[in-house]
Amino acid sequence: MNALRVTGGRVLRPDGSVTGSDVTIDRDAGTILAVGEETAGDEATAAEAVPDVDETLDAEGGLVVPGLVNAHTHVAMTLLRGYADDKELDAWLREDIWPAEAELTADDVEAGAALGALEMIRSGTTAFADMYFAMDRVADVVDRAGLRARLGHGVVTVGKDDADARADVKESLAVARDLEGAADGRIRTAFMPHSLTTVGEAYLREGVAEAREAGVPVHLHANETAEEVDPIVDKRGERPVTYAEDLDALGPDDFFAHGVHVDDSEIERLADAGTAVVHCPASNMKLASGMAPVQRLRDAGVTVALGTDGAASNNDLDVFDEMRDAAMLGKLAAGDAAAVPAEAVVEMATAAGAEALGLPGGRIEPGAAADLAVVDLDAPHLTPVHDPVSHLAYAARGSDVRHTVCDGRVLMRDREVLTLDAEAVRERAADAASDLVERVDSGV
Ligand SMILES: CSC[C@H]1O[C@@H](n2cnc3c(O)ncnc32)[C@H](O)[C@@H]1O
Ligand SMILES: [Zn+2]
Repeated sequence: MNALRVTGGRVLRPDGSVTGSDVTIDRDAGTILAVGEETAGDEATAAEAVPDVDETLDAEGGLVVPGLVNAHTHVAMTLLRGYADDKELDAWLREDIWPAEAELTADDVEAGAALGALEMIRSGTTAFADMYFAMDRVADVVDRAGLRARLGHGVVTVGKDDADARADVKESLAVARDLEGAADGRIRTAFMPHSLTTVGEAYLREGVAEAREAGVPVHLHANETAEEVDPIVDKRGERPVTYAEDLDALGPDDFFAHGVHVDDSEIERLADAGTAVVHCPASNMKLASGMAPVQRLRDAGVTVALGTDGAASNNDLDVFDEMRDAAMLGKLAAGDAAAVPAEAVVEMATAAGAEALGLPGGRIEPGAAADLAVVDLDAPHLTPVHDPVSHLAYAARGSDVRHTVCDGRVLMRDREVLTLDAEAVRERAADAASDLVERVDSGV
């Protein structure tokens, strides 16, 4: 057996408790063999389960946590970080982002995705969901970087003639079929219409029906702004979640980004259907979209995960920031300081994220996927440690991550990313971004 042991750290367990235990990993299987003396098999002790350890990771003074899950992003948008700020969603997309994206090449997407992957590994994220273009290139990056992902080509049909709109739907379904199970099974896919207002009804119906046949979930932006909800209500006499249900897009494997403007009946429908919501607090604040009712969603039994959204509306891919923002905004939205507490946001960023995406991970226990991060707890801003879970939610930053492991493979050791050449990735992305802006500007 090829074993890796994470030694000397404290471990965040699925019940929220913290124990001082080594974590032993079967690198071939990509799973956790033992946490302390607890094993998945019949062996009496971890020593019996793992006779020899081939590699160790020093977690002394650190907290071993499940790899974080960024459940909604557009990872290649790192190229547009800081390109257009301080606008609301519709104007931001139409005036700045979509014109820039029209000039994006597949090489650009690959460069931006590699930069995003680097940023995520450095901040302890091991799995993400991505909706964008040139997804074969994003998949190559996921494979090289060693991450896990649920990927989909984003469909927009507004402004397109029927042939182009149909081709876009077909592209999303083809990508979902072709990339399913890639990167040794670490890549799963979804049909990803952009939203209920940017994709026409006939295309949504056909695409969802084919997604069901192919057995892939549906992921879309939903109920993000009031301006997006109102036309659906005016035109159809029903709210977006009911429309999604009517389209057969409200299933137990489906997951919606945002869910800001949902009323009580929609919350109930989401809970009944088992459809997850990915809360993106930083993006919702920056675009002034509104405050999602996270406490009410969770109280109703909806699985709520966390996402950064793209780096152009955040402006980073650090899920630690998202935990803090979700807790703070959740309290403000509920008018209750006890709402969305620390343990809730940690669960949203880990187990709930993995559940929403239908990916392994999110728990440190024998038999679970070996996706984890070691967070240093000895920095000044993390001293003293009254409660490690409080620190994860409120005080830690992505830069506090010392090691990142996904599928039993060490992606970052002692803050050095092993699967990507950090400087080459950064330089290529910076060059791609400046060339892109030149092309956009010269076209105006
Ligand atoms: C069709 S690929 C995905 C598409 O979504 C755009 N996008 C980025 N952030 C948001 C957001 O918060 N709401 C809606 N759409 C968003 C992205 O720029 C791509 O065009
Ligand atoms: Zn988005």
